[in-house]
Amino acid sequence: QLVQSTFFPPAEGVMLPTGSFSNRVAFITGGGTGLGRAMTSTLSQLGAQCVIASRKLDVLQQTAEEISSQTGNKVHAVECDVRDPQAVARCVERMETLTGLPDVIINNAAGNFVCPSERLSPNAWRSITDIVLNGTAFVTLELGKRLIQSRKGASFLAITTIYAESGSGFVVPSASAKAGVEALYKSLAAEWGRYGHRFNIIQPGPIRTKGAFSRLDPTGAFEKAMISRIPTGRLGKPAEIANLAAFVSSDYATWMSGAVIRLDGGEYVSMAGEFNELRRVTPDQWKMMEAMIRNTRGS
Ligand SMILES: CCCCCCCCC/C=C\C=C\C(=O)SCCNC(=O)CCNC(=O)[C@H](O)C(C)(C)COP(=O)(O)OP(=O)(O)OC[C@H]1O[C@@H](n2cnc3c(N)ncnc32)[C@H](O)[C@@H]1OP(=O)(O)O
Ligand SMILES: NC(=O)C1=CN([C@@H]2O[C@H](COP(=O)(O)OP(=O)(O)OC[C@H]3O[C@@H](n4cnc5c(N)ncnc54)[C@H](OP(=O)(O)O)[C@@H]3O)[C@@H](O)[C@H]2O)C=CC1
Repeated sequence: QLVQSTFFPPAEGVMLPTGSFSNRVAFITGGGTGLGRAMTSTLSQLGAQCVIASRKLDVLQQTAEEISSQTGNKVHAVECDVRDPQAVARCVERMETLTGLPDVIINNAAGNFVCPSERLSPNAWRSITDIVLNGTAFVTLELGKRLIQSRKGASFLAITTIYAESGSGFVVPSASAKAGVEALYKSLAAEWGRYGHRFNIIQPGPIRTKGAFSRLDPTGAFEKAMISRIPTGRLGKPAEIANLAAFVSSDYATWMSGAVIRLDGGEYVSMAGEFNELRRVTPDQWKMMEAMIRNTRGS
């Protein structure tokens, strides 16, 4: 952590009023681990009945038991590989039996690893883009069609990343697929408002989770450099994303649709500005540079 992080301590308590999601059903892909788990925990504390889905049923079941024993609200675990549209349809059928169709859908499941693009096999490309782009599309279309048929409104949220906008070397399948997810959600925000559906996007900056850090910085060698470019001087916390996700999915945000919200401690703008490296210039060096600039005559 950098010294300025003391100005920006994370508030990790649940932000919305108790009961904000009473009588609501939330469906969270990848809800067994990391940020998905944090979002499930927050929504469950706020009164939602949650359904979490991913490939590893044992992980989901453990998370579901832990959260529901803390909150007293049901959390259902449903096995689902989002790359398989038939598995997604079966998962949604199971959810309809357990809870009925959801009011809140969070597309959070993802796959990623750092790799020079010249080392990527076709299957490596397919693996990431299938989870991130096709998986989000299969979940969104399956639920969207059923919600439209039932004339039920819903809030859809996709978790992308700050480099969905800029692109990034060494995570090219993820960057391409996340950019596709953003196009999907912005497009559906325009098309499906008439069915009562809102679509929003959160772009998190770096937040320590085992899933992300073990695949994106396996040796830990890049963490210090990464934190040094974050103006608020620290990583994000899962609870910070969870509070934002809860707000975006809540009745306090019914006028929000098609929004792309970056929550990254300022990392994106810090990397983007051409002159931002001048942060390193000392007051004495500024004195000298200013004198040089002022003494310049003509062009
Ligand atoms: C600069 C410092 C950075 C520090 C941290 C920064 C944090 C900021 C983060 C920003 C964005 C984060 C975005 C994220 O999405 S993080 C979430 C990450 N979580 C996960 O990835 C969880 C799920 N992942 C997985 O299950 C696997 O990793 C998976 C490979 C994506 C899928 O598993 P599976 O279906 O079992 O796939 P296979 O193992 O069969 O592999 C398919 C295919 O891919 C090739 N492959 C796998 N790993 C690598 C690798 N490391 N490098 C190159 N290729 C790889 C594998 O060989 C297969 O291809 P082939 O059949 O041709 O051999
Ligand atoms: N942590 C960070 O710094 C950042 C994370 N993000 C995004 O946040 C989200 C959560 O990431 P994070 O919590 O860090 O990482 P995790 O690895 O913990 O989360 C990824 C989840 O996706 C699930 N998943 C992977 N493949 C599939 C599949 N084929 N079908 C269903 N579920 C699948 C995994 O469960 P299982 O293995 O059981 O299938 C896992 O629970 C992702 O969208 C990621 O891109 C974005 C920017 C920064």
